[in-house]
Amino acid sequence: MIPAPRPAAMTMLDKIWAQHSILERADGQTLLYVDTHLIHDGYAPAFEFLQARQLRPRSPKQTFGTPDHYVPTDGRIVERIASAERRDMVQSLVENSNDYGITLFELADRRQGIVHVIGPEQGISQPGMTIVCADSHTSTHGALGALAFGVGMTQATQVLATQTLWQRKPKSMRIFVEGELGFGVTAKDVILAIIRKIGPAGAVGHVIEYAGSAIRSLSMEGRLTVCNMSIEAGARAGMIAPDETTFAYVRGRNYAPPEGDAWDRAVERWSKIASDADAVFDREVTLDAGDIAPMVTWGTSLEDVAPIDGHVPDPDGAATAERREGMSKALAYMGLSPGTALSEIRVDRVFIGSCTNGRIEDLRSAAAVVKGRSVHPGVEAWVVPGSGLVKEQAESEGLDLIFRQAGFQWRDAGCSLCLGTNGETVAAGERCASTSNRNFVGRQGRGARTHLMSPSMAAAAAVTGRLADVRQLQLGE
Ligand SMILES: CC(C)[C@H](C(=O)O)[C@@H](O)C(=O)O
Ligand code: SF4
Repeated sequence: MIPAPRPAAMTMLDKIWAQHSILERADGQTLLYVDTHLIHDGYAPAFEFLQARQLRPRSPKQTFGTPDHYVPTDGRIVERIASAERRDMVQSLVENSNDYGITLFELADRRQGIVHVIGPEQGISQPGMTIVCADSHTSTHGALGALAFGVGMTQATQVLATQTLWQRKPKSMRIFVEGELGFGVTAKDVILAIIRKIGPAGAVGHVIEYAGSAIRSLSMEGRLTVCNMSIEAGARAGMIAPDETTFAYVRGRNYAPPEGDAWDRAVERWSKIASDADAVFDREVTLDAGDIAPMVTWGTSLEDVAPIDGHVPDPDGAATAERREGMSKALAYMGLSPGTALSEIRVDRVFIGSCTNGRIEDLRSAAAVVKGRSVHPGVEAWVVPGSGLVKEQAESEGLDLIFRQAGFQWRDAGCSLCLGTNGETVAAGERCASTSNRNFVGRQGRGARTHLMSPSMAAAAAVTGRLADVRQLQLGE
């Protein structure tokens, strides 16, 4: 007898893609079904476009909104937003959500927060889903084992109107991080080390699946940090196979399947979406976890990243003329000279927050460093929790007191200094130790100088007034 042909091994991307593919066009584009559409206060143009065509959102029940980019972090009242444009952006989200029956976590709601923090927090983002949002850091939600990616505002409008999206299937790339992370090394350092290895365009056209023992041993929140920055490696999305850590995280959340049959069936389904053991990826890369040190960026691209015990590099040592020029420009903007020890760079500001590192574990790890210490004189340090619930949780643990007593500002949830579109910025020439995900020219304000790092490293910068190796503080040196 001829044995039945074995079905071809599939990656997690293949499986989620196949489950959501409605039809394929001759040019290779697939019409994908979108399970969940997350929206934020930048959606005014999408709603205007819909209205101009007399269309309505197709599936308001699968659409969830929260204002984050334009909200102040020192007050929760929309009417009091000083700038008319920002107020209008937030109002547009409120009015359109109300008109169409879209679930909205509005500014005064304790569940409000950065869209990529509240999706997982509410249990809205689940394994096996397709999740989109007109925001590049939608890759965050892939940490739950979802296919989650950012789209442009025109595509987001199509999703609002049809709950579907035309997409070309990306290539697959698997990144293994194997072994144990060293003392003081966090998920943020893992993703910075990955980008250092593959480059900021290293994953263009690919969906990254993170795998290996070091990834498996990360908490859900650490995984969210890693997947969040997939886009900074150029990837279309990042994902991690769902496992017990994932299920334990999702279980019991507001929008998670309810306990009992529904939950059991969901876990059974979710358990099948991991890549098959013999699945073939277009590319594979491996990192040794033990080689990763706490990282900081010194320039204006994610390429410009180094271990904290390193030095500002010399552009003369660059491999290409183009890189030399890029490095020289970055150093001029950052006000740094080659050869300076990274740990000698003084900072003016510290920002702990963002969709990369604004969750409770991030605040805990920063507070553990800050405890019993004070913000260095002359440094202005902020904590901006990723959501109202993160803020509440931190307060119930007394973390707010640790931060405040040390001299930090303890603020409300929003994107804030990550990007500054809410009017909160770093002044020109000022240097900021930041837990966010982009160090681009002008990212935190015109002329602002950003150094990216983990929450515990940012805490170390706050109390020492310079970029500092957090391991020395943790060891009590
Ligand atoms: C404003 C938004 C579209 C943007 C993004 O796409 O990522 C922002 O969130 C960012 O981080 O730069
Ligand atoms: S926190 Fe920063 S990266 Fe995240 S969505 Fe807001 S602006 Fe974008």
